[in-house]
Amino acid sequence: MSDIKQFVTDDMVTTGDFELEERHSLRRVAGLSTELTDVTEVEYRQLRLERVVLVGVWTDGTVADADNSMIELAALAETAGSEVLEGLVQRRRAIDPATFIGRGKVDELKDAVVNTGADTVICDGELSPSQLRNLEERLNVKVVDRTALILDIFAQHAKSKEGKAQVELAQLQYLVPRLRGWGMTLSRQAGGSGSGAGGGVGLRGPGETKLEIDRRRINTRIAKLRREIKAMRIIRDTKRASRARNEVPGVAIAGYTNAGKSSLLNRLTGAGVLVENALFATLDPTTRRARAADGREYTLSDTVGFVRHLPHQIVEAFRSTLEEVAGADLVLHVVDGAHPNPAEQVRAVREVLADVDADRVPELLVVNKIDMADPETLLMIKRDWPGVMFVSAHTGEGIEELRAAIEERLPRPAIELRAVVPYDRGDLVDRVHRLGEVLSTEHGEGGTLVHVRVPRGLAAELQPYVQ
Ligand SMILES: Nc1nc2c(ncn2[C@@H]2O[C@H](COP(=O)(O)OP(=O)(O)OP(=O)(O)O)[C@@H](O)[C@H]2O)c(=O)[nH]1
Ligand SMILES: [Mg+2]
Repeated sequence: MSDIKQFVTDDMVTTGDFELEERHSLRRVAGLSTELTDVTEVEYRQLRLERVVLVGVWTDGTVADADNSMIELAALAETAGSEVLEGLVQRRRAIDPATFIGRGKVDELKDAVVNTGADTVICDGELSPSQLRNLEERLNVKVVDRTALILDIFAQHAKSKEGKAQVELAQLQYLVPRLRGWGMTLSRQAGGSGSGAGGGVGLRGPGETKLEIDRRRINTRIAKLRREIKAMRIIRDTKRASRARNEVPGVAIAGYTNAGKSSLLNRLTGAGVLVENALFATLDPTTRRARAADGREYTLSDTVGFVRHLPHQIVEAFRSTLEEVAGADLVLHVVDGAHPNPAEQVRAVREVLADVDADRVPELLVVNKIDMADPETLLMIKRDWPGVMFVSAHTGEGIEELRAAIEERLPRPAIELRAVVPYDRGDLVDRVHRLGEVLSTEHGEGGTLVHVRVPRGLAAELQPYVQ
């Protein structure tokens, strides 16, 4: 069977550990050269977020919502390898079109930057190129938005060729409209060398020529990445088609980032997938084989985590990965029960699922981390979402029930038949057990008498022996 290749066995346990170790050893490499040689590879990829101040604008919702949003931004910043020094939120009716936070507040923000010695400000939102530029000019440090931060984490975590290409595509798409701002900022940070005095007006002329070149180069690169991703997608579709031909049911694990999807996959299949208390630890989908109590095979796939306002560049670039979920027979939607607002996470996940047409796949909602969840939150969940399952990937509580619930929801093989399989066709009996539902077997004179439900392909092979 050609799809076996993508199932990895026990030695993944060590790979997972190794990956974790490697990732930690890679983080926080300070003081790398900032010599800029290639806009696409260097300028953008190494954001070098080190010591940061976070800033948000609270326009609607409760205080708790505003706090959660900043806590999430801090977690994102830390995942990207930076040290969070301070977080400021401004209550305001709307975002300031020029400076994101109110113009008057920029000075206060600047004080915070100076007092803490921060080198970067991260804004909780997606800023326009001019907002970023205006803030940078007034604060004199690098200003980054939430989208760029998420893109940076993705860039650090992408492992596979496809994942890397997808991230780079997303980054470049984000970069194109901001090219001008970035160029100015970086040249200013590098001491203004090369690009005229103080940026601004001085950048016209030669600056713009370089900009045109950069833009052209980036667009060429974008086109190339699109082609590559398309080609890789064909390979993936072929694999998926072969899985569909073999009629092995597929279960996709989806959910908010850090909900415990990889932990659950490990718990359910004994696979050693990378687990980390970091956001977007998993970018490359992994598929593992599992076996139901009745011996039937199915697959479980781990996928990239979702987040509120997942940047649209990411959704676009990762569309082919996310669409895997749409091709599944069941979506295991994992929710972090220990999060202060699981409902909002569920909403954010369903939004992305709908965006990639995966909302038509039956969903099994699973609340994880019940070992550390607040009992009151759990009660509320039980009331609001009937039929939800409660588990802990850590303690193993509820896992057997979950396994049974998954197996119950697997599509049943299409064809019911009785056949006498000759004893020299042990291979066929074996496949009947793996792919079909065995209702009864009996050893008869001419062979094994089986009463089964099997997928169409297998039914055709059994045809000669049907009674
Ligand atoms: N207390 C507790 N912690 C858990 C449980 N399941 C997972 N975790 C922790 O939650 C963190 C995230 O787990 P992962 O399995 O990496 O989560 P994920 O959903 O795959 O995350 P991403 O791949 O980053 O989207 C890790 O620190 C886990 O140890 C659980 O049942 N209880
Ligand atoms: Mg994961």
